[in-house]
Amino acid sequence: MVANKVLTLVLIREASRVLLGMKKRGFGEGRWNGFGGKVEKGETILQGAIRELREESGLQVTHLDEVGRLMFEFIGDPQLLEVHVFTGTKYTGVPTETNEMRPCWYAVDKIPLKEMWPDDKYWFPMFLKGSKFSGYFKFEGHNKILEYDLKEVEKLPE
Ligand SMILES: COc1nc(N)nc2c1ncn2[C@H]1C[C@H](O)[C@@H](COP(=O)(O)OP(=O)(O)OP(=O)(O)O)O1
Ligand SMILES: [Mg+2]
Ligand SMILES: [Mg+2]
Repeated sequence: MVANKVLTLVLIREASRVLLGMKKRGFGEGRWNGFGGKVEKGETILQGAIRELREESGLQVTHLDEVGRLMFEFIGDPQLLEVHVFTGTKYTGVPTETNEMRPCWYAVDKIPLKEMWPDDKYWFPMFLKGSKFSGYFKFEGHNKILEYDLKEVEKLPE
């Protein structure tokens, strides 16, 4: 059995807009997404989320709430991606372009779903209305979802 690859995804939220970043390199290149990446040895998942947000957007936060847990399977790859989705509203700093991401605020009614990962159109509405969610998506390649299961939850699994 292969251990899951644990990743974070951070969405900074204000009342009427969300900060997204255009991924400039690597996994998901060319798509708008939240900020995040691999959790490193010796850090908690929350610490990883805070670090990735700082490295990729220049924003500093002391607190984030975990709002989503998403499992991704890619046909042919035995390793599942376990993505912990966080949100926060309080930050310091100014969104700044980095080697990995070009940040841009999007109005909540203008989220560029067609230029995001295909799973986002299912769970982003749950995120925007403030629900917690848990889901599984099976991908063929990076553009086609073969099956999925997604639900709103009161509490995320431990
Ligand atoms: C497959 O569906 C996905 N949808 C969404 N919305 N986000 C996803 C999906 N799969 C992965 N992600 C997120 C999780 C992470 O935030 C990134 C991937 O991590 P990344 O490649 O950016 O990892 P880093 O540690 O930042 O990379 P470096 O080693 O280059 O720093 O995508
Ligand atoms: Mg990243
Ligand atoms: Mg990173």
